[in-house]
This record gives sequence, structure tokens and C-alpha cells, in this order.
Amino acid sequence: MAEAQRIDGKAAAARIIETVKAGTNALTEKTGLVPGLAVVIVGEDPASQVYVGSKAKMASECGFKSIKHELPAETSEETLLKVVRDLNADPQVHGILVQLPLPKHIDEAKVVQTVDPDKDVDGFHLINVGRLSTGDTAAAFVPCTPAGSMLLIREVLGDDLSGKSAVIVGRSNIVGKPMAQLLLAANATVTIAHSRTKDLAAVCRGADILVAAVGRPEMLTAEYVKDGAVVVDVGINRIEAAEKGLKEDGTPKTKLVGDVNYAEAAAKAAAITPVPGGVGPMTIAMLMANTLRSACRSAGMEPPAL
Ligand SMILES: Nc1nc2c(c(=O)[nH]1)N[C@@H](CN(C=O)c1ccc(C(=O)N[C@@H](CCC(=O)O)C(=O)O)cc1)CN2
Repeated sequence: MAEAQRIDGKAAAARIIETVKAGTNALTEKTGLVPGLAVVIVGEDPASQVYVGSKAKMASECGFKSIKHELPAETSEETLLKVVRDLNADPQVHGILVQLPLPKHIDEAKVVQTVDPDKDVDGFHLINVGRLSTGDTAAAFVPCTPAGSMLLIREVLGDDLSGKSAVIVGRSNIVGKPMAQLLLAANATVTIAHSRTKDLAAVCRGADILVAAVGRPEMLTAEYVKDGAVVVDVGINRIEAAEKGLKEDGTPKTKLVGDVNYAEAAAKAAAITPVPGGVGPMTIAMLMANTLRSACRSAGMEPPAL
């Protein structure tokens, strides 16, 4: 079997960003409104710092007003809730994102549910979860990682997934479950599998579309993949890379891998997303698209199609 098509998430994300930039210009020229995105981070987690920095920078590049709140790790829940409420009330802010994970002493669910659902560009608020799960994709903000994954699947298979079986490995609220709703809305026959699924490899081998969101490095090997499947790897895991040698401090260098063993899966799949360069870049692009959508909505304008 020929090597699988490598689905280029970086290129797809760049196209979305160009669409967002053009849409922002059109909105601002027509109405004078500038989309505003506020990102909030609590603590010094290095990966989160990088993601938040990229989001704020990308927002500026898209022509948005970009607001960043960096709060110390010991910030109280009440202080964070006040920051969120103030952003809810700010008419210049159309999108609010609180970077996850939050420090242990803060109730993540409480914070997420405090974000105004109409500014919830992460799509985590129960109102948006409800909209998505009742099929109201026109009104819902869809979580960025599943929304981006879905666009990549659509690039390969088109809009209608009738007759396709999709298996999602992972049942998280921010990836697995919304991914299932999106695939269902596109007419796929959907299974959510997880750590308690019996004979997981056999279940996965039934999938025309296999989405891996387990958070375990390279767990899905060749035996999980059906010949000709489309494989979407949502995992981002940093592991030691002995082959790259040592860092200056004497510890092993590291590399990013997904939840799928790329080489093994690519030998069987028709198409597969790499890590890095697959779903990851789509997450930030979809955040920009959701923010523009929110701003367009407040101006009564149609957002650009993606
Ligand atoms: N409030 C939110 N918190 C978190 C979300 C989210 O969507 N909303 N998602 C993740 C982290 N995340 C964005 O926040 C994110 C993760 C990865 C990437 C990405 O582009 N990854 C690159 C590799 C980057 C690297 O070299 O380290 C890739 O896969 O190519 C973007 C965004 C958790 N928190």
C-alpha cells in the first residue's frame, strides 16, 4: 500500500488565517468595528505561556484588538472570576479565552461557566455545548481543536460523511465529545472509545475515520488502523529523544509526538495528520475564526465561510 497523504495542518491553518484577515478588513471597513480577543492565563506553565503568546500575537496579526491578562499562579478564584466578568461587560471584547489548565485551587468549571456564552470563543460553556449537541452548529461556538480537526477531515473526504464509520479514542469534554457531535452532524456513524473499551484495537480497525485524543504517546500502532483510513491525531506529547543527544544541562533532548505511531499508521492509512504540524496549528486558527464570527454577529454581519 502507498504511503498515506500527509494532511498539512500548517498550510490549512494559514489559509484560514488569510480568510480571517480579509473578513476582519471587510468588517472594520463596513462598520468601524474591530474584533477584540482577550486571553487570560494564570500561572507560569511554560507550554501554556507559549500557546497564549501565540494566540495574542496571531490576534494582532489578524487585525484584532488583542488583550492579554497574565495573572500569578496564586491568584484567587474570586479575582479571576472578576477579570472574566469585567471582560464580559467590555463592549470592545468579542472573544474571551481562559487558558487551561488552571491551578488546582481554582474551579475550572466555575470559571468556564462564568464566560458570557456569546463571547465563549473556546466553545466550552454549557450553552454552546448544548447548541452543538442539539445540532445547532449555526449558533454554537465549537471548541477549536475539534472544529479544526473537522476541517482537515472535510479537506480529504468532503462535507458529507454518510456511510463512513468514525471512531474517536478519548471522551474528554473539550475534544472527544464535541468531535463526536461534529462527525455525527456530518452524517458519519460515530463510536466514542476509551480506556475501558473492550478490544480497542479491533474497534479502531473498524474506522474509516480514526481520531486519536488519548494523551498517550504513540499508543495507536498499525494494528489500530484500517487500510485506507483517514487518521487524525489530536495528541501532543513531549517525550525524550535519545537519538537527538543531550541538552547543555546533560538531560536528554525531547521531541513532540502524537497519540498515533505515525510511521506505522502512515503505512496503512490513506491520509494522516502529523504531530507537530497537523491539528495543533488549526486550534489557534479556529480561535481567530470564532472571534471574528463573534464580532460579525454583534455587527449583524455574515462571517466569511471557511
Ligand atoms: N482555553 C484553552 N486551553 C487549552 C486549549 C484550548 O483550545 N483552549 N488547547 C490546548 C493547548 N493549545 C491551545 O491552547 C494548543 C496546543 C497546541 C498547539 C500547536 O500549535 N501545537 C503545535 C506544536 C507546538 C510546539 O512546538 O510545542 C503542533 O501541534 O504543530 C496550539 C494550541 C490546551 N489548553
